[in-house]
Amino acid sequence: MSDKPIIWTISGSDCSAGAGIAADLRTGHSFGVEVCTISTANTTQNSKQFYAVNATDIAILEEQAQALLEDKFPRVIKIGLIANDKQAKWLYNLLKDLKARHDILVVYDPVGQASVGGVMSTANQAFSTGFYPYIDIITPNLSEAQNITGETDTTKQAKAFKQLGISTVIIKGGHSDDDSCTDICYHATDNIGDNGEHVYCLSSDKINTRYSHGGGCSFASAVAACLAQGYLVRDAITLAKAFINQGLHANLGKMEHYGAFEQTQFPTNPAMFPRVVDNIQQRFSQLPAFKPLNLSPNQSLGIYPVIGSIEWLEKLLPLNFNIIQLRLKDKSQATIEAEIKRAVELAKDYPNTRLFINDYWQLAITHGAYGVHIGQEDLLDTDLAAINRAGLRLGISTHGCYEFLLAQQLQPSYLAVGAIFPTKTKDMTGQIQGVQTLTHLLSLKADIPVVAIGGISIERAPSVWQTGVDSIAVVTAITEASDYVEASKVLQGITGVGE
Ligand SMILES: Cc1ncc(COP(=O)(O)OP(=O)(O)O)c(N)n1
Ligand SMILES: Cc1nc(C(=O)O)sc1CCOP(=O)(O)O
Repeated sequence: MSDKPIIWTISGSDCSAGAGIAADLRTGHSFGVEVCTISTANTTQNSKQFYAVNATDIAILEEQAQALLEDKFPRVIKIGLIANDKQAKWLYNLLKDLKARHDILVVYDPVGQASVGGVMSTANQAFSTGFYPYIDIITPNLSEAQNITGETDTTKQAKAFKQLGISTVIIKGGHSDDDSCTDICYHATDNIGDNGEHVYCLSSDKINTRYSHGGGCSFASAVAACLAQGYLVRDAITLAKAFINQGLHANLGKMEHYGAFEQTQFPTNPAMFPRVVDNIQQRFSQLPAFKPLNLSPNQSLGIYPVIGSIEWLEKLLPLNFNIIQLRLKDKSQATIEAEIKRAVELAKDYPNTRLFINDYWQLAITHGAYGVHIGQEDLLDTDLAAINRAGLRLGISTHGCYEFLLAQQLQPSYLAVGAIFPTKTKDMTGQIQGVQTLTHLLSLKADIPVVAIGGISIERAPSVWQTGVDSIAVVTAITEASDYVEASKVLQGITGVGE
């Protein structure tokens, strides 16, 4: 049996194979998941016209579901066409039962009308909403959101969906007349990975092509596949958007014919990824780039010790590191200020070691540190303009492609990616990237050094360094080593920097 994650698609079959189950299968395979199908209808359509929906009997839907439950249990269910009220009721019962007993995510792409015209579902909207409380993510376009909620304003539409119990609402802007295509994302709760309310837009230039039949189904199944692969919701949505851009771009300029959306491979081309617009990006979008790390050509940062006291700083400064971070936790304000001041003084004797201060950006400015390191959750409370004006370098933590793209737009001096492995230094539950995602993020990087952090031991460091990352940040690999000097030398030997 395959060890790939399984998703189900409960959707209609399109005989022209552009949309519905055919699109879901191709998309799922592009993202490395197994896709099982429960076919709600045999639809008759082509690129010019929609002819007929032949809805599947409830008994057959139930047979398919029971067969799959026996040995193809899903991590995520993607729902598309629900052809009538009977099917909506059957779906309500299925989801109610499954969600009561299992941790399954449900993504729903409402399908009411065919793009070529023609009603696909006779399900009464008020009745269909019965199964909405079991949906985690809904992906309507603007007009679908309007038809379902009766609201024209996207914030009100999102609120209406949230009131029905859906935690994440993505209103797709692909059908708008603008030059850009902006999807608005509302994360309403923290039950699927993100913390609290988070509203953001993913925006891309419009791609000129009519090969988009099945694009909506493909977006939702890409989100489902990414969730099944363990990505956070915001990363799943970002990857799905890049996948759609990539597929549209494959048929750029083809305007004569309404063609099938082309499912290509897992997206790695940075040009296909959207711009992230949220309140952090809006607040700081006008800032000039932060100063670079003044490395000479071909010089790498190498090992980056992150340490929690002046004592550790005194021990490590003589060991020839290009960069060190003072990360003070659980200390009084007076101690913190005294230690930052002292750290900056000590570092003056080691001009090749760049001293970064974690979190305390005002004190870093006041005492003239080389740079500051800021976590994503602290970005909104940090005056990045003040850091920029003061000429301090800036490092930003990122966890996944959404945060990576967002932070990269701020043009910091370096980006950190974590946690690469589970770590006992900090709770990073749900945010473990692995070497594969690190490699993927490196393919999206602009000309900004990338630091890997989290659970990197001497044994794991070679596989991380082989990704081509510019630096490896470590806490316990040095501070808990039986011989920190020896551990530092071994780590430096792995990177070939500072030996
Ligand atoms: C190089 C590097 N990367 C990530 C972090 C984590 O910073 P942050 O998100 O601010 O979390 P805390 O360090 O405050 O726990 C870091 N310090 N250094
Ligand atoms: C401080 C920190 N930040 C992380 C992030 O992913 O942002 S992981 C991490 C802990 C790093 O410690 P160790 O090397 O002992 O695993």
